[in-house]
Amino acid sequence: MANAKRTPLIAGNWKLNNTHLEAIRLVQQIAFSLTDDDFEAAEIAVLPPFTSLRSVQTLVEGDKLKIGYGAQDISPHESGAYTGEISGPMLAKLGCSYALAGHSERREHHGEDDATVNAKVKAAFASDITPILCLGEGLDVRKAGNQVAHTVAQLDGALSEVPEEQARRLVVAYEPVWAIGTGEVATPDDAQEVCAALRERLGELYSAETAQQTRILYGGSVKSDNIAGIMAKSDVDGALVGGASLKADEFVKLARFREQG
Ligand SMILES: O=C(CO)COP(=O)(O)O
Repeated sequence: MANAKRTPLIAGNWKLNNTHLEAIRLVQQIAFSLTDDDFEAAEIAVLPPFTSLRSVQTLVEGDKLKIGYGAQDISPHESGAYTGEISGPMLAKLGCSYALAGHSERREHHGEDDATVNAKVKAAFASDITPILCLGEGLDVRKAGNQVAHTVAQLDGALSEVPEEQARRLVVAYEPVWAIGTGEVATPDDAQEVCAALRERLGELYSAETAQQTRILYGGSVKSDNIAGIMAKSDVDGALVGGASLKADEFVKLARFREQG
């Protein structure tokens, strides 16, 4: 079982889905279905598109919902002539607890390299937002057996010059690219291998204490019928869920991973 000292985090990355009206409905369905016990057992969060964040904030604050929320991206810049960007201070004002940094779809479609991801991680910390740092290898790297070296190098790049007092609040998400949206989930052992290696590296970069308290999530085709096996692994502390987070019933089942499997 995942380490009892680390509160599991189940986060739904909605990607490019849902208008703000649809977001209101989905967040209400999820939050009203979950019980206080569910929220004690795990932290549960949604990551809607930017356009829904204000609506989600209003719901969460107005109805005192226990669901967390955050953004799918964050600008490395604080303000200025950066058309289309959304900054850390803007997200902080919207009450965001989290921002994804370095999702593989951003790396692939928007040319984000480790230096950009590093700047985004720093921007999140500067605004007191917890970055969920996404890492993971493509199919060619996996076939060559280089998944550990690849993801550890991504971790090193993303955390360059990030001090330990900030790194202590980091969340890491191991998302093998070949498992994202493909229905091809990594085996629990595959997930454990890389998550354990990432934790070991955090210990080398910082300290054993920081490594032990950092939450490392798995993402890639997580569903209610495969989450229990993945969560049973000692270095997996939660899930970053794409497609299965868009249906309230399924996401609620995922949040209750202890009852699945
Ligand atoms: O990219 C993901 C979450 O960030 C995973 O997406 P899927 O769960 O749809 O495979």
